[in-house]
Amino acid sequence: MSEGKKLSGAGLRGQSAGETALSTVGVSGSGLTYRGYDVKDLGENATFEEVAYLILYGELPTQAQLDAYKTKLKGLRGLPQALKEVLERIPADTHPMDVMRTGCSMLGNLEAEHNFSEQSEITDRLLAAFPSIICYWYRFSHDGVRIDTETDDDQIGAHFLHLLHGKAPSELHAKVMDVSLILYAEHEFNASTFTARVCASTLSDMHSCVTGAIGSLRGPLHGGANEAAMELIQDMKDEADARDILMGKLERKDKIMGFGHAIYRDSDPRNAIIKEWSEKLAAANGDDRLYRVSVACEALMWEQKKLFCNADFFHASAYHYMDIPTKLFTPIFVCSRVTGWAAHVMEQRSNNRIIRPSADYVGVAPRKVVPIANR
Ligand SMILES: CC(=O)SCCNC(=O)CCNC(=O)[C@H](O)C(C)(C)COP(=O)(O)OP(=O)(O)OC[C@H]1O[C@@H](n2cnc3c(N)ncnc32)[C@H](O)[C@@H]1OP(=O)(O)O
Ligand SMILES: O=C([O-])CC(=O)C(=O)O
Repeated sequence: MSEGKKLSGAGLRGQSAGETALSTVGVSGSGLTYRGYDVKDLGENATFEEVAYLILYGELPTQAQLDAYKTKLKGLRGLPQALKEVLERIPADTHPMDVMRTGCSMLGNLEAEHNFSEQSEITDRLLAAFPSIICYWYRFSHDGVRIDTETDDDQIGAHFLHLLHGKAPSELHAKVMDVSLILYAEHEFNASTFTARVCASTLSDMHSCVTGAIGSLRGPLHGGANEAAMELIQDMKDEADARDILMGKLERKDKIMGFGHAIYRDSDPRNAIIKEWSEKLAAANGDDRLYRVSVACEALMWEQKKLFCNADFFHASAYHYMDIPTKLFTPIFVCSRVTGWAAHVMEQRSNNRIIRPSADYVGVAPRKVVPIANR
């Protein structure tokens, strides 16, 4: 790994805002580790449920622990009737991240965290329920069907695809979803996680912390970039067209979504992994246009700006090849990152001081109120 970027202070860049034992970004290994394990190693040798267990409970599970954890999560996929009724009232043209936010908040009304001793139970429930929440709303609002969210799929990724498409996914699609969830699970003090920690530092409840984090993840500078990347590449006809479109955008000084990173300097280790899976999906799909234009974008951005693809860019083509509607891309990120958010909330709670930085005042000098009649 190269050394971290030299960063100026805006956006709190380069300043340590606390300690964590959960992950390192841009420090060792390929550049991303979860509790000491390289994300590449985890992507090749573990499943998302094992990684979620690692992040939330501190160690990789034994086979018996994993079996029990998966059985538990499977048993938590059903949604309360009151939540289904709320989801049914949300219009089809709502952004799905708003559905996630409302779904999380509503679950907090129905199954509130009364005491921090319930934090792990609440987390496992959210982890199991998020795919059900988004797919129940999507299928009701778009297809008019009330789906049964309690599938027997062994893994969360396959369960999501099953609910979305009404049939069990192929082995390849189930595998790619699983790897994707591993890649998105945790990332130190990113904006949404920091939101969750700030909320936790007031001793607020888990649902509030996660609801706030969803709001932060929604923006195109953070999780929303995978959707924005899809919008960028979807109409590119071929490599030459990709270059022309991007050159035009660079000349207009547009931001190119899916490129650059606040911490990584010359690559995001998650990119190589999801890129490889996107290539495999393209081959299986028989139409590699989206993969090829994505590769052309990657080359041009490096050549012109020394900017590299972050985790989001090749996720766009990968998700598209699995027939996932673009507007559901960022909610999948939530289904994974809830593990990191919750682990950070627990870590914050275990050694808490309210997060309250100072500001440099740049407003007008002290002055007197002029009575309203004289203004
Ligand atoms: C999972 C995730 O959340 S990963 C991030 C997803 N977000 C995106 O893909 C959105 C596009 N990328 C960006 O907006 C930025 O790269 C961010 C938000 C990720 C990081 O922001 P910063 O830390 O401020 O970026 P950084 O300091 O590297 O910027 C350096 C310069 O490169 C430019 N730059 C950075 N990324 C891009 C980009 N994607 N397109 C065009 N220019 C860019 C910046 O505007 C800046 O130029 P300036 O000095 O003339 O203002
Ligand atoms: O770390 C960041 O700033 C954004 C990011 O890549 C993530 O949250 O996965």
